[in-house]
Amino acid sequence: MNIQLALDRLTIPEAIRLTRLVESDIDWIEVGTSLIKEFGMDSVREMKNAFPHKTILADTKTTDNAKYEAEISFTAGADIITVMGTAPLITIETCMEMARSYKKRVMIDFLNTSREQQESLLAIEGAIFCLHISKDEQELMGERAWKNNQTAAGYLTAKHTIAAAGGITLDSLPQLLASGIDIAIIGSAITKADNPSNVAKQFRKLAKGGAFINE
Ligand SMILES: O=C([C@H](O)CO)[C@H](O)[C@H](O)COP(=O)(O)O
Repeated sequence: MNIQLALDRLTIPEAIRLTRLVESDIDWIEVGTSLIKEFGMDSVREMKNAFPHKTILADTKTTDNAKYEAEISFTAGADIITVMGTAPLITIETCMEMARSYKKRVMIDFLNTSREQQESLLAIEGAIFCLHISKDEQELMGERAWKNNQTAAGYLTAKHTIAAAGGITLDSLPQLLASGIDIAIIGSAITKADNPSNVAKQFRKLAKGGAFINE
C-alpha cells in the first residue's frame, strides 16, 4: 500500500517543512485543493522543485475546463491530477487524453457518486479511483467511519488501482488495508499531529503489509 501525504490548509513553506519531516515514510505527495486555491500552480511547482524524486498529485478536483486545468497542472510538475467522478464524461475523458499525451496519470474522485456511476467509471482504463469521505461529511456530519459497502470485497479488484481519502487514522488504516486499497491518502492525521514524523512512521509500519505501486 502506498501512502499519499495530503497537504491542506498550509502555506507552501509549511508544506515543504512538514513534508521534509516525513519524506522517508510517505510515497506520494498531494498538493491539496486548498493550497492550489490559495497559491495557484506555484504550490505544485514549488513542491515538485523541493521533491523532484517524489510523485506529485495536484488535487485539482477538476469538474470543467479539463484541457486547461490538466495543462497548467502537468506543466507545473504534477504527475497526477484529480477529476471528479460527477463531472461530465467529456471532462473526465479529456483529462485522460491529456494525461496520455503528457505521460502522466489521473485520479477519478468518487465523492458523491452512486454505485452505478462508480461501476461505469471503473471501465476507464489506466485511471486511479478514489473512494472519498469529504471534509464536510467528516466535520459537519460526523461521518468518519469507512462503511463496509464502500470497501466491500469484489468491488476492489486487483485490476483496478483504488485510493481512499477522508479522515484516515492509524485506527482505520488496517480495515482499508484488509479491503485491498492500494493508496491511503492521509492528511490531518499526519499534518496536525504533535509529532508528524513519529505518526508517519507508524502509518508506514502498518502500510508495509500491502503491495507498493510503481509510479
Ligand atoms: O481531498 C481532501 C479533502 O477533500 C480536502 O481537500 C483531502 O486530501 C483528504 O480529505 C485527506 O485529508 P484528511 O481527511 O485530513 O486525512
